[in-house]
Amino acid sequence: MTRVLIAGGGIAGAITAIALHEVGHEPVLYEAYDRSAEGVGAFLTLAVNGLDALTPLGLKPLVKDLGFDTPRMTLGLGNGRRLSEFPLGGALPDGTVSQTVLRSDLYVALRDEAVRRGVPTEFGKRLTDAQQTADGVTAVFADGTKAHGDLLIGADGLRSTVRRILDPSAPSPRYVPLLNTGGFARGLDLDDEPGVLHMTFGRKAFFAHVLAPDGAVWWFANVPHASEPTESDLAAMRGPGWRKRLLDLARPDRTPATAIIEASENIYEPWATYDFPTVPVWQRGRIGLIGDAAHATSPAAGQGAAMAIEDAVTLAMCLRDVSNPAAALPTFEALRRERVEAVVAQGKRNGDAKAPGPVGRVLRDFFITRAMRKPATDDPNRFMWEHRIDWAAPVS
Ligand SMILES: Cc1cc2nc3c(=O)[nH]c(=O)nc-3n(C[C@H](O)[C@H](O)[C@H](O)COP(=O)(O)OP(=O)(O)OC[C@H]3O[C@@H](n4cnc5c(N)ncnc54)[C@H](O)[C@@H]3O)c2cc1C
Repeated sequence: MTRVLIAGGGIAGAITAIALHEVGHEPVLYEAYDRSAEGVGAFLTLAVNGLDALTPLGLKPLVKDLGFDTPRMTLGLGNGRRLSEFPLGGALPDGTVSQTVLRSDLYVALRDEAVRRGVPTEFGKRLTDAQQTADGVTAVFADGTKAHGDLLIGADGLRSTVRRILDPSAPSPRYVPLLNTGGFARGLDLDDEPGVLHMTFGRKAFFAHVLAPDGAVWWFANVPHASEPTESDLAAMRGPGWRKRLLDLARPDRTPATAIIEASENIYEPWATYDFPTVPVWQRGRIGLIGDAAHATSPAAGQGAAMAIEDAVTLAMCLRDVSNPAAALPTFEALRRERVEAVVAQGKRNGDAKAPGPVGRVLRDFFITRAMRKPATDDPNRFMWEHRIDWAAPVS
C-alpha cells in the first residue's frame, strides 16, 4: 500500500484521492482552504471525456445530479446573426452529454465524497515546502506541521507551490489579455431552449449564456484587458462600476446580453485569464504534478476540468499497476503529456479567437468562416472529447 500525500482538494486532488482509495492505496488529501472554497469562476461545463473517466469510480451520477445537460452550442455575432449550431462534444453510449455545474457545488460534492469513502482529508492545510528523503517525502505546511508519505502529488492548481518546489525555473502562467466574469439572472423571458450554450462574438466582448432548466440564465463574458491586472486593479473593478463597464461593452450588440447583465443580482468580480504553454518538469523522484498544476489551459478549451479528471484516473491506474510508486510517475507522464499538450494548444487557438487585436481578428474570422462552411462536421475540438480511458486495461 502506497501512502500518497495530495496537496490540493480541487477537482484533480479530490478525484485522485477517491481513485487511489478505490485501488487500495492510502491517499491523504490536504486542502489549503475550507471545505466550501471553490476557486474562481461561476460555472463550468464538463465535457463527456471527463464524465466518462468518472464512470468506473461511480462518480458520474454525482456530477449529473448537480448539473444539467448541455448538449449543444450556438455561435453568433453581436449583430444578432446566428452562424452555426454545434453538438457540444458528442454523447456517451448511455446518452450522457456535457454537464454544466456550479463550480462551488462540484468542489464541495467531490470533497464530501472523498470523506464519505474514508479518505483522510484535512482542510486549512496549505503546503509550503517538501523534501525528498531516502524512504519517501516529507510535506511541510503553513501551520508548521509535517506529514510523511511515499509520494507527494501536487494538485494545487494554476499557482502550484509543488511545481515551484519541483522546478524553481518552471514557467509562470501567461496572461491572456482577457478578463472573465459572469453571473446568474432570473425573471427573464428568453426564447431559448434550456441547455443550449450560446456563444457570441460581440462587437466589444465575448459573451456566453445558457438557460438552465429552472429558468435561471447562467452567463460569462470575456472582456479584453491589455495588461495583467493586479489585485488592486481587480478590487477597483468590483461593484457597480464593473456592471456599468459590462453594459457599455454589451450595448452595441443586438443580443440578450444587456438584459441578462441588467437582470443579474450579483456579478462575479473579474478574474484574469491565463494559459500555460508547457511545464517541462512534471515529476522528479517522489514528487509529481497533475491537473492545472502541470498544464493549466485557457478556459477557452472547455477541457481543464475534464483533463484534471483524466489525469487523476490515469495516475491511479499507474499506481495500481506499476509496482514501484516512484516509477509510476514517469509512466503517468509518458501516458499523458502528448495528449495534454495537444489540448492546451487547441485551447490557445480557441482563446486567441476571443482576444483583441489583429491575431484575435484573424482567428475569429477563421473560426467564423469555418463555422459557416462546415457547421456540424468539422469540429477542431473533436479529438479532445472523443478520448476515452480504459480503466480495465492494465498500464504497463
Ligand atoms: C474562468 C474559468 C472557466 C473555466 N471553465 C471551464 C469549463 O467550462 N470546463 C472545464 O472543463 N474547465 C474549465 N475551466 C478549467 C478548470 O476549472 C480547471 O482546469 C480545473 O479546476 C483544474 O482542476 P485542479 O484540481 O487541477 O485545480 P483547482 O481546481 O484550481 O484546484 C486546486 C486546489 O488546490 C488548492 N491549493 C492551492 N494551493 C495549495 C497549497 N499550497 N496547499 C494545499 N492546497 C492548495 C486550492 O485551494 C484548490 O482547491 C475553467 C477555468 C476558469 C478559470
